[in-house]
Amino acid sequence: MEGIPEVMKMAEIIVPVLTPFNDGKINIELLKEHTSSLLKAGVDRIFVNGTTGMGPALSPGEKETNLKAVLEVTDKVIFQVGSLNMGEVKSLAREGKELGVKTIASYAPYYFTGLPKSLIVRYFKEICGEHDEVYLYNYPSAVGKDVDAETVKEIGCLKGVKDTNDSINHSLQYKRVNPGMKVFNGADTLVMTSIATGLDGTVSAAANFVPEVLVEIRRKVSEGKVGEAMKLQFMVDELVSLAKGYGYIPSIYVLVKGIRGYDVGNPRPPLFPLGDVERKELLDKAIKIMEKYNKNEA
Ligand SMILES: O=C(O)C(=O)C[C@@H](O)[C@H](O)COP(=O)(O)O
Repeated sequence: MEGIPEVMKMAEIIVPVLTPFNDGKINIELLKEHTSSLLKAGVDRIFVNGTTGMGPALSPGEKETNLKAVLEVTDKVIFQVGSLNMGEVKSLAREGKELGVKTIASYAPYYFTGLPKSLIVRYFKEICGEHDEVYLYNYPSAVGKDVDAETVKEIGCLKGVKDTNDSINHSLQYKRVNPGMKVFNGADTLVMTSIATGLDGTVSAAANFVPEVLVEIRRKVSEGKVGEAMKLQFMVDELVSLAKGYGYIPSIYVLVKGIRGYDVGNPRPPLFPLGDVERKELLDKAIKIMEKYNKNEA
């Protein structure tokens, strides 16, 4: 196995890219501009139609629209295809293959509780039948079920997992039980820890608004400058905690415009955009947090 610094240097920063809407319709140009900006900032791959991208609220056509827009900018894409319609899931998986997408992903069937493990196993095996590189997007608190390391072993065909989990140990179990599998953690608060523990990287919504900071965390960790990496992580933690107070996904649109300086449209109801007063309040507080850390006052 490569030396620890090498493993950390290779850790990927993957962004679950937001979906820019104007008047309820996807603004393709804004999505392309945002994608391009994040790649320039050092993000390694774009996770399309994730949670932050409002994936569960998108039609199959809109999921395709997002994919095609991002493919105009880069092929470094993970195409999330999950939905509660197996036919649509398989059709999107085939579409991804036809468009040359290297990796697709899916969350488990959500909302329906009490599903036997055999049904979850079958769901992912059916997707694997349509594409040769399928990742699990494991998000127990949103999906209502945990597709754990042993279940992934039983599924047998998954090549990676994005585990949105506050427990880094939960993510590490995928590595223990399924050697060779790519494992990423999806919690914004575990960017540094994910890289430092030898996971394959992070999938962080915060990469939409502070991509350079996440790239810097990776650099500091790989150079052994843990204290400096920790400070940057704490700044991200405070920004994320602040944003969650206003509604995380709608706040991300405001933070991208306020911090990165370009428009990314709005979220689509029922994720209602922030009002003018909230937008100003959020941005004022976010700038103060960043200034505090940049002046080393933290
Ligand atoms: O948006 C996506 O697809 C992600 O990976 C990140 C996502 O798992 C989400 O930001 C996690 O938020 P919480 O930790 O559940 O607040």
